[in-house]
Amino acid sequence: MWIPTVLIGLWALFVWALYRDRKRKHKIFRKLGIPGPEPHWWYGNIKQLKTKTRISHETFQMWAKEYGNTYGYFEGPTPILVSNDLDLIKQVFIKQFGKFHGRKHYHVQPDPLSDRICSMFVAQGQRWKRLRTILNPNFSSGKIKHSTTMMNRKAEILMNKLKAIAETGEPFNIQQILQQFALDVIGEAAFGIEIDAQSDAHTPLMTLIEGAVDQDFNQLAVFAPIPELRYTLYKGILFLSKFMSLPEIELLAVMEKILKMRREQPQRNPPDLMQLMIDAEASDDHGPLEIAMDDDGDQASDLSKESVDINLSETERSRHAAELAKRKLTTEEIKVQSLFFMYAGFETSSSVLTYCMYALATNPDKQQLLYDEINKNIQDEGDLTYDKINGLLYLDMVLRETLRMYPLGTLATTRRCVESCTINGLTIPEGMVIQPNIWDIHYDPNLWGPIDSKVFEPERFTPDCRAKRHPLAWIPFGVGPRNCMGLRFAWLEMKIVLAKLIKNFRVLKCSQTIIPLKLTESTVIIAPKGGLKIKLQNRN
Ligand code: HEM
Repeated sequence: MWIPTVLIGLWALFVWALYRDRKRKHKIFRKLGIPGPEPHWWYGNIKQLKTKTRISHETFQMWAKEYGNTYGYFEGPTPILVSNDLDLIKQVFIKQFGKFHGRKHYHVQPDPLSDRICSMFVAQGQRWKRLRTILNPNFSSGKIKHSTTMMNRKAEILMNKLKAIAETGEPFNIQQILQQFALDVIGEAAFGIEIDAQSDAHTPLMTLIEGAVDQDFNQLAVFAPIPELRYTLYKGILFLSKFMSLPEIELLAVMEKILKMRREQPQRNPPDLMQLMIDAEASDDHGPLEIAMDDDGDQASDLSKESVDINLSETERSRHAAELAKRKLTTEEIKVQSLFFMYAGFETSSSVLTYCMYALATNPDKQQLLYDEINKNIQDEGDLTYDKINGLLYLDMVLRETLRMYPLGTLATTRRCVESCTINGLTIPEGMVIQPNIWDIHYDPNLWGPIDSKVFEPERFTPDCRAKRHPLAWIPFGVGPRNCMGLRFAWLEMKIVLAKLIKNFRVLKCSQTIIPLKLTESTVIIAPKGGLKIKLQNRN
């Protein structure tokens, strides 16, 4: 009899201690004088973040209306500071990056400091810097320029496919077709393989990656209240994956096969990402990093080389001393980075192009302006060289405006404080996450007026207008040394497709086009819900 009594007593004591701990942690924003929604002792505010009628960027906007430009909420016990304040964002993401080099932790994930299986996206500190230093060279303008021919070739296949569809006159889901194209492009650019999803939509790799991105990771939010277990839970899932089939694990096995094949045929040696990873040797881990930026140098203006170096504490430095010695990437590391690139290449550019199709179909006057520019400058499509593409100003403006209105990767743009500090009088303790309210910033009438910021207006991005605006007013690729590494690659890919598509077709809305677009949120991407149904009309 006494054993159950003792057990119940211990359990009650444990729950009480946990309750006290969570309540204490939830006091942090009040102590700092920062407003925000009242947290539940166990879940924090995670249940309010996504509801049947709202996804998180809408909640962030709703809370901004209620609590102002900077407010705090909790995911379980974890404090998240959401802010529209561009100066605060600049301090966190750029000036004091050394104290904010981690991202927000996911509810279940590998240890960003020590787990061998850890992508650059999740990694932190020297581990992240080492990976980024090794992989950065593959995303320089020089390297990306070499992909122009391959992207043109794949885009030509896409155009032929679209011509056949346009001839039927039927509405179709363009997102799916763009995803197949994007997978073919990343397959060749990153791994030197012909996936050919454009010819066979059911090719095994396409099926696997679709399965992987369709998974509902939102259910993992039930673990938000117990962040102490996130690494253990991750290890548990990895262990269980040995007994069941998970698309990520199967994809990792595919990556391993490709890697093995490449190591067995060193003479092939194509100049792609995988080769870079195989040959990789980080030359100087202490050196400052080059920040990925578009060719106009956006985001660069305000940065000095010194400001992007990581200033790790002594304890962290010694913890990472071993990391520095490892200059070569391990097989595990190559597999995991490859998987991340496959995801990034598949989902992001295809979703942005889908948004762009929606914007152009619903704004035919802007589509006409774009067509006029392309038609004037590009006589035949073999003419789409890297320099020609980059000379198309309106094309650039259309894509920028699309990404202003649909900044799909904003949930990835977070930083985790790794060393307490004070910014503009605000004390930020270690462990607090900073989440810029990017969707709200991108629609702020003070930054984007006088024309209504809900209107698709590429003219907001004339060189004159851009020069007058705050450099951080437009941040769909994130900010600072940890911004999107693939942005130049994605930019070129999207421009080539858009130029060819508009040169050949009129993009039309139809009765099946859902206006306004409905959006859905995966772990990191906000995408059009159910894709986008439109019609195409051959211009010839
Ligand atoms: C239009 C397409 C894309 C958009 C809008 C986009 C957006 C983003 C955003 C918002 C982040 C977080 C940045 C931050 O935290 O400051 C990110 C990170 C990243 N992206 Fe992209 N991305 C795109 C395409 C790609 C592609 C095609 C690749 C690679 C093939 C790629 C590779 C990466 C990597 C490696 C990171 C992590 C960087 C790090 O942690 O150091 N992205 N991306």
